[in-house]
Amino acid sequence: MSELLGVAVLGAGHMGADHVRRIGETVGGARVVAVADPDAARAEAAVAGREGVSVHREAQDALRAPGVDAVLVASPEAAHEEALLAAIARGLPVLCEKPLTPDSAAALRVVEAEARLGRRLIQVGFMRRYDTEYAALKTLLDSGDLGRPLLLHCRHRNVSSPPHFTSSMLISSSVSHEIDAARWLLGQEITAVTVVRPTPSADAPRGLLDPQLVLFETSGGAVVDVEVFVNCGFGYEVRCEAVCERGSAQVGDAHTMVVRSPGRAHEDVAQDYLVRFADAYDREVRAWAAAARVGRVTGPSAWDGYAAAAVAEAGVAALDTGARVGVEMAERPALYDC
Ligand SMILES: NC(=O)c1ccc[n+]([C@@H]2O[C@H](COP(=O)([O-])OP(=O)(O)OC[C@H]3O[C@@H](n4cnc5c(N)ncnc54)[C@H](O)[C@@H]3O)[C@@H](O)[C@H]2O)c1
Ligand SMILES: O[C@H]1[C@H](O)[C@@H](O)[C@H](O)[C@@H](O)[C@H]1O
Repeated sequence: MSELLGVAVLGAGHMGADHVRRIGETVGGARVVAVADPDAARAEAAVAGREGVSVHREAQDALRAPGVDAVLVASPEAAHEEALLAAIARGLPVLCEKPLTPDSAAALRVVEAEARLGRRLIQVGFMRRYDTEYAALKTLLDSGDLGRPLLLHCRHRNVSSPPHFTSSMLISSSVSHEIDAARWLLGQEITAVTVVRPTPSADAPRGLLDPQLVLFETSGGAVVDVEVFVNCGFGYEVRCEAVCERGSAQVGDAHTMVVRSPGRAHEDVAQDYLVRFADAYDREVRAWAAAARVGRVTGPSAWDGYAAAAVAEAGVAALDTGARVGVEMAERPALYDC
């Protein structure tokens, strides 16, 4: 490895292009050396003005490019498994955007490949763990000062959903963040899921069940409710309130400047994740690159990605049937013991 970690970025869409910029401008110790996207114009646009980056249509070609020490997967979730297995075969550390894979069977194949290798290479892009507000909540809950967490009330609102979004993706893509955050904040597994479906918003694309209310039960007896509303029209809002035995704590407001003028008070509301979680993505990629340089993985693991996929799958079954669905998970390989 040269002085800088050479990163291949797979996928140069919203997230990939932003990560290329981030690695070039705000993450020390790393540089982008290759970008792959079947849409060559997107890849070229993402690397415009950056020296020494090779551009490829095929992800596999980018992985083989000179100077590649690590991989950042930002392609659509259906392409993740192939990229992850190829990276594992080459022994390359990976930061993979969430969700790890679209379904739990694929996620398990990735976990098993990593377990066979015998060392962890994969970090999943659950960036909430790097958000200062979420990190503070984790520290508070771990301290025990408020007693045992009883409930998490979560809200996850997007201004609008991408054209390819389906009703099940509200759970498998959007709520995957709350699944990981709840497991991490509580240190418990999610054991059952129920989904309540209000009459869809007239402003949601035809046929999309939006919003949804997703309820999780956990191994420690806590209950987590998630309002997910991906066509709310007014802002990108992500909140979490923990209600404990001796107090409560709420995060996620990420307040900007609050302006008071005669008769009113107002503040700007972030319109998308790239604004709301900008600092969290920076910290996430910086921490991943620093760990990758010394052969470590410190963030959410492939097992966390698998667990999120298993819970999401139960959630989609609950959405389809209206029933309470138990979460089934494979046995965790020893590689993922803390
Ligand atoms: N962490 C977050 O908050 C967050 C936010 C948005 C998206 N995401 C995740 O990031 C990933 C990408 O989402 P996006 O919004 O950037 O999508 P996007 O559609 O904007 O971009 C995806 C890009 O990947 C390219 N692509 C398709 N197949 C490919 C392949 N096999 N190899 C390489 N590139 C390929 C597409 O041409 C496109 O340019 C998804 O997994 C998504 O869930 C995460
Ligand atoms: O892929 C995106 C991303 O994960 C965002 O963080 C989330 O708010 C969206 O709902 C989802 O579609």
